[in-house]
Amino acid sequence: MTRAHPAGPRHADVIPQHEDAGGPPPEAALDALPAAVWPRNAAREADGVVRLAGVDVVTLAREHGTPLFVVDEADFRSRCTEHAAAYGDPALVHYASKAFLTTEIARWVADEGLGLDVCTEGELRTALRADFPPERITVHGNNKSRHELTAALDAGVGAIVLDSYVEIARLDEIARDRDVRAQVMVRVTVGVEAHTHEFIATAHEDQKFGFSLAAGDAAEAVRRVLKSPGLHLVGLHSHIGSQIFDADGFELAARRVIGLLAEMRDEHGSDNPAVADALTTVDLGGGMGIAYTVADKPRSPAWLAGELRAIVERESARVDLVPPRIAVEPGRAIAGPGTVTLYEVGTVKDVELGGGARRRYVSVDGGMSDNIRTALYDAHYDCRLVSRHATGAPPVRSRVVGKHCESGDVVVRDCWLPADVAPGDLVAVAATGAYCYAMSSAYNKVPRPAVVAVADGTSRTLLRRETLDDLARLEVG
Ligand SMILES: Cc1ncc(COP(=O)(O)O)c(C=O)c1O
Ligand SMILES: N[C@@H](CCCC[NH3+])C(=O)O
Repeated sequence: MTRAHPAGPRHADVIPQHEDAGGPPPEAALDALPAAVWPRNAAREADGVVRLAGVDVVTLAREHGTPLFVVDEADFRSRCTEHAAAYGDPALVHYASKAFLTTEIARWVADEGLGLDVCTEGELRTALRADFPPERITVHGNNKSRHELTAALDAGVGAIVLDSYVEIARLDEIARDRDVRAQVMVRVTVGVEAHTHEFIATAHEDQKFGFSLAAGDAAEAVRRVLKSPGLHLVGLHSHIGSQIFDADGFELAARRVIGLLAEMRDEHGSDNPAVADALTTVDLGGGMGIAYTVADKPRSPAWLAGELRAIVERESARVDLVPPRIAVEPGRAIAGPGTVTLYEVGTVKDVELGGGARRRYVSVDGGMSDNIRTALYDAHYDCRLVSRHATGAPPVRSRVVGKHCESGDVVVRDCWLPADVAPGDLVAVAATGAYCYAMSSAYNKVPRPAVVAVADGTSRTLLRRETLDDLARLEVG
């Protein structure tokens, strides 16, 4: 996490360098909250206690308990408006609700005028419970059931993104039965190797999503859609993966999708009304990276939008097309940076590694049940002591671990914490708004944390803490 300050102090407990290690930071740096990583309204006050949108973490922990997800509402909303401004129209930005969704979050997204991407009935129902305008909802998924497709049609969603030949036939039949025409997009696998973890790359050939462009499946899917009376094609879709920093992958995807649009026009005729609507919009999906640590250098939404516009215009000119509008589906880039997870330290243990080396394990009251990303993707995070100043104790490289019966239950593999971190201290892990609560579990029957929103000096609960009774309620007999 915090990159090294080579001249920093040393301490007997500081383990020797390993893997991506740098030396310890200066003691003063332990108190810092790097702006690129922490919520926009996070600040450490003179008393050493961190405030999130004006609410101090000690009060948050007392009132709501720990572990606790704390969402900076203004941060979340500001990222919605930045994306909307970058793409010129909020309706072209569909928040990917899989990153994190509650009814209240859906209301924020609706207020900001954005669209919403859902990929299950559960996400759809949450959006509808928030009265999210259905025409601004796009439905994804590689295995949508008849029930889910029917629910989406009945809700009047804006578009359903088709992912297989089976689904084309399935949706056509359902739509014709109901005497409606479903607005659809075709998800194109553009064959791009996104520079990200292999589990979250989605546009290379050998994976489950979409229709392959190279194999001709995408063009065939378009043919089948155009022949289906229950379907109306409104665009092509590509999503190359997640946590991506450079524009290269998006550019290649845009180029290939525009190429397919031109082929569609040539094969089916641009004056063909069945094709015309599909030529107006390309959806380039989500995947915009965020800073989990100061080593990550994400670009702004405005920068990426500018790059994408330039490439879409250039490629469209090359094939003599009117440049389509660009829609995007950021999840992490909207929800991720504004949330922290607050934990209470339970135990501190130094482990001999041999050769004089030791590793400090700081155990907190959550773990892989509220953040599986470290175990799953080897994700890195920034963790800080937040309930007090680091009072001159030297930095110790620490591993923050959870309370689960699993040695891979690591929340933060390496971070610098003051040597005197002790049971009862509060630590917080930044940038946990996306894919942490959303992928949480009740492993070891550890109830899921509460989620609170903070704004203007007050907090309110978005999701209450799960209880042991909640966990028991599925038991039969
Ligand atoms: C189709 C689709 N759109 C959007 C997203 C959101 O991705 P991210 O949260 O990386 O922006 C995903 C997830 O990777 C996705 O599968
Ligand atoms: N869950 C992944 C991202 C996958 C996004 C869904 N297509 C993560 O935490 O990074």
